[in-house]
Amino acid sequence: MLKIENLHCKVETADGEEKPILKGLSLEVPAGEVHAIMGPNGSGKSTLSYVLTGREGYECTAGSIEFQGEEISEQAPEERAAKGLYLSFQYPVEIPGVPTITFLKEALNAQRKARGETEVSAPEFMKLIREKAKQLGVSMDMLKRAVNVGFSGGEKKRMEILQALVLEPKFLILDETDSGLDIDALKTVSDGVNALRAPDRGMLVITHYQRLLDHITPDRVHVMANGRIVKSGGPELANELEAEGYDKYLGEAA
Ligand SMILES: Nc1ncnc2c1ncn2[C@@H]1O[C@H](COP(=O)(O)OP(=O)(O)OP(=O)(O)O)[C@@H](O)[C@H]1O
Repeated sequence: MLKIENLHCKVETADGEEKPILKGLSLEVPAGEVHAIMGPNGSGKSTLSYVLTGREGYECTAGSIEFQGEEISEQAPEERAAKGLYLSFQYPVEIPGVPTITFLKEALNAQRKARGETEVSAPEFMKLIREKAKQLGVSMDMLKRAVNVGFSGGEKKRMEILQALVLEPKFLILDETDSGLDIDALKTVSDGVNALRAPDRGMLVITHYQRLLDHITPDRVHVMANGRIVKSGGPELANELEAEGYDKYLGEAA
């Protein structure tokens, strides 16, 4: 479903220099599978998620990103989103003045429109949002508040998962979804993610913490170091990393 081959990408720094970050990264996530990426600070995990969604400021100089059999590395972010690629941010943005419920409806309709589908009606949307919000324990009062404004870290993350439940993307990239979550919220978010598991959907979970992977059991775990995947294994690899750290993989990455 997602196939990345020998990807080399650089970022333009604030002082106008070009800094290579991804250095020959290869990774394949088949439909129906959940893969986790772990790795030390600064190894390029967030950069990978930005590059996948086509964020401005990142340039790939070699390699390919195939999504559902199509090369997407030259496509605009909104084109990738319309094709079903969804990124949950490490630091979600605030949108003052826009109620969350309005934002979710507009986001859903924008994607439907881009796919040539009819817009969802107000009653249909209310039915959908009630069902999904209930599933995640989000109150309707919360949905009337401006997007992420004054939300706690855990509430922001919950909203990101709610957005995914509403948009039903084909592929989800979750960047450090456990940051700022207390144990109950972690479980709720993991339940939401598990509810999104489907035979025709893939997921990439970027995380520092093994505890998130206790709730979302990944099919594969990859270690990223110095802009590349240096080790891949089954879910047991996450436990090994938790116990032993990344040291033994850093030499291989240099
Ligand atoms: N715009 C930028 N300008 C300069 N350096 C950058 C820029 N973006 C990323 N980097 C550098 O690229 C490296 C990879 O960053 P990235 O955020 O992808 O790592 P990460 O693995 O997600 O780290 P963490 O685990 O700390 O979140 C870091 O050294 C970072 O400082």
